[in-house]
Amino acid sequence: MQVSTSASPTKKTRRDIKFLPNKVATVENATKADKNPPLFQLEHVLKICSKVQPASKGEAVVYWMRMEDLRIHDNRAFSLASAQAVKDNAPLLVLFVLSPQDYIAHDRSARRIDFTLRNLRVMKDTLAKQHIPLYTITHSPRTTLPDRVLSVLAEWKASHLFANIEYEVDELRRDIKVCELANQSGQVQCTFVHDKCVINPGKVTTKENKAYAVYSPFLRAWLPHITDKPDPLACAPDPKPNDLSIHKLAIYSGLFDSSVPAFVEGFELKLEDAEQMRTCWKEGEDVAHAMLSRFLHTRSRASQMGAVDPLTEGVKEPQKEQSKNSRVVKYKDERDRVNADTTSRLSPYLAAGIISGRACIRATMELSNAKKVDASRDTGIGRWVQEIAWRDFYVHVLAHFPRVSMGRPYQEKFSNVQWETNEEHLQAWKDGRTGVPIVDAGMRQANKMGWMHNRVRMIVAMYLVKDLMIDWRLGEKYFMEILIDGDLASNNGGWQWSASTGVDPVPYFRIFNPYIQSHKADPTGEYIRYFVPELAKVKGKEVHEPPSKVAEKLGYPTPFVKHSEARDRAMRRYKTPGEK
Ligand SMILES: Cc1cc2nc3c(=O)[nH]c(=O)nc-3n(C[C@H](O)[C@H](O)[C@H](O)COP(=O)(O)OP(=O)(O)OC[C@H]3O[C@@H](n4cnc5c(N)ncnc54)[C@H](O)[C@@H]3O)c2cc1C
Repeated sequence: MQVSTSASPTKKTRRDIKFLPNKVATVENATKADKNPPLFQLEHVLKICSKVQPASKGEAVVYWMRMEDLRIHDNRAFSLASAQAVKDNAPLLVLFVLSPQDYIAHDRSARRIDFTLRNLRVMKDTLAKQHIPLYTITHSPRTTLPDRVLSVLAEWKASHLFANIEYEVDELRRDIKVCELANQSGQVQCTFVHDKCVINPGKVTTKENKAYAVYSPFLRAWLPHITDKPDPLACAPDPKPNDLSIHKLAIYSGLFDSSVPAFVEGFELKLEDAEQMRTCWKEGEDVAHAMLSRFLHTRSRASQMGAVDPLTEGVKEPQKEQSKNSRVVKYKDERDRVNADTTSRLSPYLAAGIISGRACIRATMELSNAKKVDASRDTGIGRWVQEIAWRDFYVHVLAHFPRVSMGRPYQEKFSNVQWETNEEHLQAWKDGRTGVPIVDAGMRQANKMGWMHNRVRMIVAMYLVKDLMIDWRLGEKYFMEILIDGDLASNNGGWQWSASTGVDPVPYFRIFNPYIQSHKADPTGEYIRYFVPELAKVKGKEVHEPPSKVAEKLGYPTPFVKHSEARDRAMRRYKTPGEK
């Protein structure tokens, strides 16, 4: 077992790691970053890199795998690295760098780190059979990470470094530094490519060559790019095995003997939690594809709604039923129903790059035997493809408006909204003890499973920000700390949407009534009863808003705020930011 128990007295938590990054940039720094986004700086440096001819013919080619591209198949940088290795007749090596300070800076959950390590282990074994070593290093401080990478490359006598681009500001700046150091050395050529999105950031722009800040026009402009040349949906060729002789080369043979660490200090999972994560979210590309197949071919089930292995039942169903009633076919009408597991649950796999967005879209085309991508509002497949486009949208937003990953609202006019600082309310929200059943069910689902249904994410986020009037950044941070699919772009996008501060957000005066939302999302109340066992025996509609006497009897809290009053307070504070 690769996990620690909670009882270990020597175990460090993330708080023991003495590193306190400044998470909220000044307006000036954020504006500066928006004016010259680091992605475009990196692309500029990469053009220079492409002209660098390494001084000597190197002896190896390195693919630097990151937390967002944990797969072997259909992986652009890995594929290009392999082609280079074949061309140079040199071994292909895989490097993975564990960077605890970056995990702190991004509030990475121990669950996501554990998931990363589990996936690395699977890949290490698979790659070893192809004589490709996967080697992990752990590095701190993060400021010297570029130097460390370059020194590893020098040790391995590598002439080429390949990687897929990560779009967070810190990561882009790190990559710029890596490229600059490589260029200075004249020993290594860097090739970093786009892989995360279906359509690469920078491609989908207005006629004036500006980025979209509203989803619908973004989608309209995104769709035609699918037919671009080269084909954005094309599957990248698998890496080719290394020659057996690699095992005879002293500097490389030892890499096969290394192992992926059991945990990263400060990010250890408690035994029970680790087991729960391994039940809900098994590792490996095969699992991701099985999850996709489950979504495309099987119907939704209340029995799969909770913290269970989603693959235990339902994958092998008769073909006929699959096409008529499968989750994807019903997605248009049922995706917001939280009581029957109606969605794909692929987000942990997409966030970690265990499956690509383009593979998902290819699969929908195969399913409907279509030559064109369906992204319409009128079909289940089309609606689902639109969600994949939302994922692209938020990455594009991050790339074009880096301020959003610097702790700033996209709409700076809301930076001065007055927040409550109420530790008790925040903690109750985190624990799922606000007294609002749908909010508590959602938070408990996330605490237990590391995942929450999208509709409930919107409800709990809106409740924290508009009803409890607590700064959205605290919610954003907590989500990152507990979710297994924590992804800066989508998480920030979701939070800024709910807080009405982002690109294309819900207007500040459209405040969800959590009780009405609850009836719509969980019409039978099964979801609430499953995740809030105190209410398991409450019959009928009362489960959505139990009368205080019932709640008291069941040991369930009563709400801190009255929704109508909280709503008025939020409207006031958003209307005149700065005032109470
Ligand atoms: C406040 C808030 C925080 C969120 N935080 C995250 C996060 O950290 N990581 C994350 O992956 N998603 C996040 N989302 C988006 C969304 O809730 C999840 O992607 C979705 O619930 C995952 O479930 P699924 O895989 O079954 O989705 P499906 O409905 O099957 O959708 C398929 C895929 O499309 C993408 N997708 C779906 N909805 C969205 C969306 N609204 N925005 C961006 N991409 C989307 C996801 O990659 C998802 O796996 C957040 C949403 C909100 C409102």
